Amino acid sequence: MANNSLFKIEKLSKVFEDGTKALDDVSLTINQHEVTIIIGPSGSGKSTLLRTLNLMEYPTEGTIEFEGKNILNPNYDVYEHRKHVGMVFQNFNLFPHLTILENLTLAQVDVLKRDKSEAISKAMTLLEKVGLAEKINNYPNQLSGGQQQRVAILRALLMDPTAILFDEPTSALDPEMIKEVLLLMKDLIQTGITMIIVTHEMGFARHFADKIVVMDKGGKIIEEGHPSVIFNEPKNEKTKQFLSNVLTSF
Ligand SMILES: Nc1ncnc2c1ncn2[C@@H]1O[C@H](COP(=O)(O)OP(=O)(O)OP(=O)(O)O)[C@@H](O)[C@H]1O
Repeated sequence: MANNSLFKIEKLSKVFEDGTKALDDVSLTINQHEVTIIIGPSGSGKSTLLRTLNLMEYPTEGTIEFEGKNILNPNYDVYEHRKHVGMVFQNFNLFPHLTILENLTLAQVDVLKRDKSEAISKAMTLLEKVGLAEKINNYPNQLSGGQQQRVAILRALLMDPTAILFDEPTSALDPEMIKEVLLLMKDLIQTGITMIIVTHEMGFARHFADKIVVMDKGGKIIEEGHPSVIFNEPKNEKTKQFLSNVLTSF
């Protein structure tokens, strides 16, 4: 495809009010229908970069285009943008006072203006697929972390987004829960939705990424490329060090 870029990020920097530089001159193209996985040591700016893509953070310098539009323009509709770019958080962020079904229908009805019956039917179809249909009247704290995260992923998916951002979606989970969430994410890949994922799950990154982006301290991208290159023949010394640390840490 000639031009299949979804996000075009150029020369992005972010300095927080306390002077911390979280992003330093980051340029990156994120292609449609691809899985882009951002890896790197703690504090290297991975979450900050992800959060700029749905405008939860604003960079101090640089440009971000989404579908060719400048999303940093003060007139750009952030609310509309977030309909197209969903987010899955480390701590699930389900509404604790709403049932699972209500969590899955609220935004469909309020934001997308779907009929309630259609919203319920779409939610039920997905819940059945992931084996959680019997939980519809439960509250989030009555589900395991892995179940909550799967519901959170379905909630993002039910908005029919163009892209979903995942911010360390398995980091808060016990090991046996991680697999069920990764399996659902693997299923999503088959749908062709654009996914941008910050994760420490190197096995998942190696197998399912179309592109790996490696960040390092100071908020710089030090290397990017196909996992076969990044994992087998990384060029940057710091990428080598990072991978040897994480791959031999257990
Ligand atoms: N709101 C904030 N105010 C000040 N500094 C911040 C803020 N948010 C993040 N930082 C700092 O910015 C840097 C990048 O943080 P970020 O969370 O993006 O890194 P990360 O690579 O996602 O880390 P981790 O893997 O530990 O989640 C860190 O030094 C962090 O302490």
